[in-house]
Amino acid sequence: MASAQASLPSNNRQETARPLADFPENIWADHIAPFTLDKQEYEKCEREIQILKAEVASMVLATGKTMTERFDFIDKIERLGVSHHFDIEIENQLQEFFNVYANFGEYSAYDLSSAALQFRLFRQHGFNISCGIFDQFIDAKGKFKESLCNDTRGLLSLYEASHVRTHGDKILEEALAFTTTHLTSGGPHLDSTLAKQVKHALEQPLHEGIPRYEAWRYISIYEEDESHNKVLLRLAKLDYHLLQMSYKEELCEITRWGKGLESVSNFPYARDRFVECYFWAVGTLYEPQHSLARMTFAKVAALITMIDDIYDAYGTLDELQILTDSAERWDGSGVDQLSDYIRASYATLLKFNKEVGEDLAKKKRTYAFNKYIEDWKQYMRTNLTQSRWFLTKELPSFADYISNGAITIGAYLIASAGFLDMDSASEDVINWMSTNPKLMVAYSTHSRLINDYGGHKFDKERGSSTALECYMKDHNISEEEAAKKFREMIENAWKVMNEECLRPTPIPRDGLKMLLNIARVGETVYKHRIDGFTEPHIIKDHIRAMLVDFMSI
Ligand SMILES: CC(C)=CCC/C(C)=C/COP(=O)(O)OP(=O)(O)O
Repeated sequence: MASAQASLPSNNRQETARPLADFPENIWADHIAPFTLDKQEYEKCEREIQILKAEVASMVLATGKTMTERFDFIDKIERLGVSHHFDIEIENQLQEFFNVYANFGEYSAYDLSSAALQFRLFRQHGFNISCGIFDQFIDAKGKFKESLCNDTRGLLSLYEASHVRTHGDKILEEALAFTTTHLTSGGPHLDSTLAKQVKHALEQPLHEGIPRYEAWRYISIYEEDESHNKVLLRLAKLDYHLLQMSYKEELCEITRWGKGLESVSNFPYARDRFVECYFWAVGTLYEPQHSLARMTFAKVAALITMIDDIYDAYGTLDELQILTDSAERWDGSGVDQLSDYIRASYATLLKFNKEVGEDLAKKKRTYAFNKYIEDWKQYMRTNLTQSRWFLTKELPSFADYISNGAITIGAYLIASAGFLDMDSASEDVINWMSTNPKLMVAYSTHSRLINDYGGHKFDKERGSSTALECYMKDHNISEEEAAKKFREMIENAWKVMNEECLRPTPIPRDGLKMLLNIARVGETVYKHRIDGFTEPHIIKDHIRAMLVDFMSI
């Protein structure tokens, strides 16, 4: 971006001082090889998957297994990333098991590892099992029994379960602290596979990780386990490989589309992050049936980036006002005085959305499109407020910043975009979103907090006010203390999200999963206190594993 000033369009050269940012380059430019899907190979792979799938389905349903064995098998299926093939079987089994719990409430037969696994799986599927399942592991003082310290598998399972906690699950706060302490100190004495699992879990709890990436990791862990089920492992590897073929094809389509956008190909002001946007889309909607929704998600994320960078790193206040006013009318009028770049970007946005609108009208989903356009307007309106703070060097209160910032982060907008092409996103789902329910508030607040947790350094270096600074000023505390507080607020948002996903829920699980997955990608991108979207080497390995390097089969 060093040459940005020199390449300003003629009507802006010299006379306009712009808040340009020195964004790092696209790191994937020369590394995404053209990919043409080999239909024969794809179909061969698909045929074998069909056979393996039938075998695994019969294993899921096989009689004569204990409850513990059944939960264990469901967990393997989910961790290996093939649960989308067995949604109905898993739902039926969990429902059946939950009825047993609800009627008999008998937990005492399980060890810690099984009890915690059952708790986590139930909660992740929305069944509100009580924390009473852990009573048998608590001593008279209300603490986890010290005798559990040597049960590493149990501790690991309890640690993973503690991440599905809600605000009411006090014992799981205790569980998180207890397991973190003992897993951290016990690590060096473990056998290598278990040690690897513990180390990874401490860095990335399963519930908050990106499902596709976690599946990639778990496939190699499972392969190392001598007792692995060969059919299940083969299915997991083949399925991962097959989905990668589709992703590679889609990624080529996204980069081709990006190169064709006039605003992008002619003006280098915004971050070139088409690969990262597609990665976010796969992290959110990996399943084959969501291909269309995934592509729309990726394209809208790229457009959000383009518009975000106009507000944050290009426009003057006068220009942004004109742009925002025009967006309120959504007709492209009144923008003649804007720079070539803003006009070209805005035209790109309008053209893209016009096509989306026409397509959705044919599908009789205009209700979803209307909400999406309203979210674009709100997105641009709130970005103007944020830019005004930045350009006038005003530091708002944290409360003002966060209520505006939960919208400027694009969480509402990207959720609306994800729902455009998702069949289960009925009019009721869109209406539910419009009431700004607790789940949407927690999800968007999470997005803003984690983004600022990661982006603080980059933003501060370019003189932008940051959420951490707002918080530090309000509470008169240090950056480290504020960062700690942010992490706490992020965990609180997770607890609300977990609670709001418990049955009965107002929208189908597909939609809930999408929102949680967006949050999961956000964790990976920002949790190292670096903005991994702006500085994408942070998420390079994730992108390689999911999109670039084929799973060997
Ligand atoms: C999934 C989504 C919404 C992807 C869009 C791209 C993205 C991460 C924008 C945030 O940029 P930023 O960190 O510059 O945001 P802000 O300027 O609002 O802090």
